Order: sequence, then structure tokens, then C-alpha cells
Amino acid sequence: MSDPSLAVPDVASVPAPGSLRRLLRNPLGVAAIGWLALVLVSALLASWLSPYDPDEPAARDILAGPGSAHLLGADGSGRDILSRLLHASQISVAGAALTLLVAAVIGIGAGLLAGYYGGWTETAGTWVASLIMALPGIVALLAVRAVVGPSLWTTMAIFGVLLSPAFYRVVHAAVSGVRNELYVDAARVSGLSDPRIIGRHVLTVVRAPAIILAAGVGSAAIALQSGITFLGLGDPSVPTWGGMLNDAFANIYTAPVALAWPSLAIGVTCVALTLLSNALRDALERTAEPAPTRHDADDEHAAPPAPSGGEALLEVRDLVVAYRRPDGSARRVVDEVSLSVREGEVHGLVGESGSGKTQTAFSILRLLPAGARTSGSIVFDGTELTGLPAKRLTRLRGDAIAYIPQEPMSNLDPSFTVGSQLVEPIRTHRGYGRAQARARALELLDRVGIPDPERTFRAYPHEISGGMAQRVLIAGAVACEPKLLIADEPTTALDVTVQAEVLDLLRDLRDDLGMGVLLVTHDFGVVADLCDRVSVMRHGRVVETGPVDALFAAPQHPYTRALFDAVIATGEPAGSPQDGADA
Ligand SMILES: Nc1ncnc2c1ncn2[C@@H]1O[C@H](COP(=O)(O)OP(=O)(O)OP(=O)(O)O)[C@@H](O)[C@H]1O
Repeated sequence: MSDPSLAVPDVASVPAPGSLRRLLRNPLGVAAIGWLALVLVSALLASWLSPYDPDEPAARDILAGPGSAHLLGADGSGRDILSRLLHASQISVAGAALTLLVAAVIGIGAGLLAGYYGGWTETAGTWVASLIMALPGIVALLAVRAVVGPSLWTTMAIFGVLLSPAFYRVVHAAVSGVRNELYVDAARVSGLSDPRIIGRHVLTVVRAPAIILAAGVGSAAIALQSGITFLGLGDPSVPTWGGMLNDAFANIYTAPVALAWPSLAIGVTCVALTLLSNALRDALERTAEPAPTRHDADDEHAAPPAPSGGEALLEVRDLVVAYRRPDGSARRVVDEVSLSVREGEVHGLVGESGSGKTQTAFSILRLLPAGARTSGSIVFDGTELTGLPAKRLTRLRGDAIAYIPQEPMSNLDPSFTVGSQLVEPIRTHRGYGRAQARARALELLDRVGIPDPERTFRAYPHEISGGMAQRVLIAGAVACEPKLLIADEPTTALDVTVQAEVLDLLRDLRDDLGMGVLLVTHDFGVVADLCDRVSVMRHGRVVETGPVDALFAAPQHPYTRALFDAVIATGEPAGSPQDGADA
């Protein structure tokens, strides 16, 4: 296996070069950035920009109106409002940043873990989030203040904890929605580790909601901080926007203008944060392209599989897959299945819908859902796969075992171009440079019969047809020159002409690469066209197995005969050939 690799996406999501341009073309976005930049610069340069000491009172300037001496006027103690406003922005920015940081780290981290892994992490995460949300926030803050004193920083950090369930809920919901998506399964099959899948595929779906929420949390933090200091619960020795509002309220009838400055600072900053989040979302959601990835020798070079243990490439023995019923009893959906695939052989797994074909294939790939219980032996190329540590299996799946799924479109990540979904796995598994991997991806697209590889390379999944998407997945699957290809009804979603072309392609690739193929299908036409041997499944059991020619010439099992009769009668396999098929 000297050539580059693999099937399914491992692409980093960073804003494409066009994102910034799009953001800067949005007038509201630009206005929001302008204001927030002004607040930030004011905060950083407050000491240099302030014309007066913000805490220095001047008896002769008490409640002075805006003018040359004091640009925005002076407060009830004769302190310069502009200087206090500039210094107060330091506290507001730093306080909001602290709240945001605490809320995002806790909420996004916990949401990702709970959403991706489910199980007890999900139960614990959701329970804790509900508990925090049930706490009356302001009471909790006042209680903390009573214990730790009037520290604004502690208050903002606690506020971050209280707001973290907002991040948790959004992230958890988004991740739960995609954790069982086929493209995430496909990424698993391609050998990517969980952190990589979370980082490259799952994070993309939480990016936009997290950004929107971040701005909301930022606004809430500024509003809360202002509220606390307005009520006089902050540290009175530090100038804050809320504290200034409080001063101005005390003199609302004599100097009403003084109320305008802190109100504007608080209001405009909160609005700017919300506008910025919307503009960012619009800009980011449009495009995502692959980022340069780190060359990680441990991750990127799949370990060679164990030496061949004989003629059979894959030996499945007495495989059982069972699920627990609500009444506690177990239901076997795969029942003591044994089959083998030799090198260079296409082995068809045929049977009616629900007979256990996909469950058998998924057992080999170890992609069964959490509730599945399995037993039996699966030996691939001399290595027992059952009980193999996840890390070794991940490497094997990414290199020596490839998978072509049933629904091509659902297995391509809609956020990335076709090219990026081919290039990154090739780089990951073969350590190629960007240009070399790109060339290899184009060569593969050409090899699988894509008419204009350059155009398809740049296209997003929704811009290509189903047949082309299936070819792209085949290109990805064989990029690694796998020893075993598991194809789950690879032509079901395609029209008849394209089906024939894809079958031809699979045959050619099998001949070129000499790989063994386990082909899951319910279509005897496909079996006749492509397979060397076939196993017929029914109710989770293999009822008959043998060379295709012999089995077609003289089917032994009544169920196989009934299946043939159904095909001959209608040209298509009919419904269940149950009647009369029982042995
Ligand atoms: N998570 C699950 N929990 C319980 N039963 C399941 C689960 N997943 C699949 N099954 C059951 O396992 C049986 C076999 O399903 P499988 O998907 O392997 O069938 P199949 O032969 O591939 O069918 P098709 O051709 O329609 O894809 C079905 O009866 C299905 O209901």
C-alpha cells in the first residue's frame, strides 16, 4: 500500500478567506465592529486618553454641563464624566470577557462531551445544567457577595457559571443532532479519533449558535454588571458604567444629560454585540474550507495490519448481535453468522430488508449503536477484531478496511467541499503535502469516472449529483488501497444506468487493487453481476452460502428458492418470500 489514503472527511473548519470580506461588506457588522473597537481602545488607553483623574472631585465643577472644561460634563462630585466613562469601559470589557470565558469553557466543553458520547455524561451534564438553571441567579450572586465581599471579578466568574447552561443546552442539542449522522459514522470508519471527529466535524455545527450565544452572554454580562453596580452592590472605589448611572439618577432633575452617557455606553455596546454576532454568523455559515493540519505521526500513519493469516482475508465466526427488548429479553438480529471473504473476492450478502445484513457489516466495522451486545469472532488479515483496542481498530479502519455507505449524500459533510473531504484524509494517512494530496485527489476523481475532476473538487456536496457523490465516496474509500472494502448497498440510491456504471467501477477497482469486497445488497442482479460468492441471510441467520454460479444454478435452501421465484416472477425481489420458504 504505497499510495495515499482514505475515504472520509477530516477537515478543519476555519473561516475561508472570503468570510472576512463578507463580514466587512455588511454595514451593520462594520458599524458594530467599529463601536466595539472604540470601546476596546478606550479601555486599553483609558489612562492616556482621560483628560482628568477619574476619581478626582472638584467642588467648583459639581454637575457642570458639557463644555470646554469637561467635554461630557461633570458628575455630582465634580468628577469628569468622560474620564470616568473611559476607565469604566476597562471594567466592563474585562468583566464581560471573564463571564464569557467561564460560561463558554464550562458550557461548550460539557455540551460537546455530553452530546457526542451520550450515556452517563449526558445524564450528568443535563442534570447539573438543570440544577444551575433552577438556581435564582441574583440570589446566588448576592449570597456569594455576602461571603467573598464586593469583588466584581468573583461576581462575574460566578455569573459565568450561572450562564454556562445556555452554552451547554445549545451545544448539546446541536451535537446530539449530528452524532449519529452518517458522515460522522463515515469519519469513524475512516479511522479518525474521537477528538479529531469532534474538532473537525462536530464543532462546525456548534460554531454558529455558539457565536450568537457568545454575543448574547456578553451583552447579558455587561447588563448584569451595570445592574449590580447601579444598585450599589459593586466595588464603590472603581468607576463603572452602572455606578455612573446611579450618580446620574441621583441628579436626574438638575443634570439630566449626565444620564445619557453611561446609558448610551451600556445600550450601544449590548446592541453592537448582538449585531456583530449576526453578521459573523452570516459570514461564517456560508463557507468553510480545510485548514492546514498538523502532521501527527502517531495519528496519521496507520500501523500496518498483522500479516496475513491464510487465504481468507476476513473470517467471521458465530457472530451474534442482540438488542434488549423493553421486557428485558434479548432479540438476536444477527444469529450465529459465519462467513469469509478471500483476497480479490467479492462476497455478496443478500437477503430481504431487516434480515441483518447491515448489522453484520457494522459489526465488522464496530459501528453498532450503544445498546448492541455482540459475541463471536471476526478475524481480519490475521488480527482478531473483537476486543481489539479502539486505537488499533481506528488505525485499521482508516487504512486497511474501507466502507462505502448506502446513501452517498448523507455521508458527505455538507459544510466542506468535495476536494477538502478527499484531501485531508489523504494527508492524514499518508503524510502528503497539500499540493501532493490535491493531485492525488484529482487523480482519484478522474479514476472513478468524474468528468470534470477540477470542478467537482471545488464543489460542495449539494452541487453534485447522487451518482457523482457515490463515485466521490468510492474514490475516498479506495484512496488508501484497502485490503477489504465493505460496500452497503452502494447502488441502491442510484438510477439504473448509474448503477451499472458504479458496478463496473467497483469491478475494475477490485481487479486493479486485488481487494476483498463484502457487498451488502438485496438485489440478485447485483450479485449475479459482481459477486464470486454469496451468503443468503434471513432473520439474522445465513441460510445458504456458496459460489454464485452454483447457487444460482441449484439453490438448496427453500428460502433462496423462494427469493429466486420472487425475482423471476416480478423481475424484482418481491416482499417477504416467507410463505413456503421455511425449511
Ligand atoms: N439499534 C437497534 N436496536 C434494535 N434493533 C435494531 C437496531 N438496529 C437495527 N435493528 C434491527 O436489526 C434488524 C436487522 O437490521 P439491518 O439493518 O441489519 O437489516 P438489513 O438486512 O440491512 O435491512 P435493509 O436491507 O433494509 O437495510 C432489523 O430488524 C432492525 O429492526
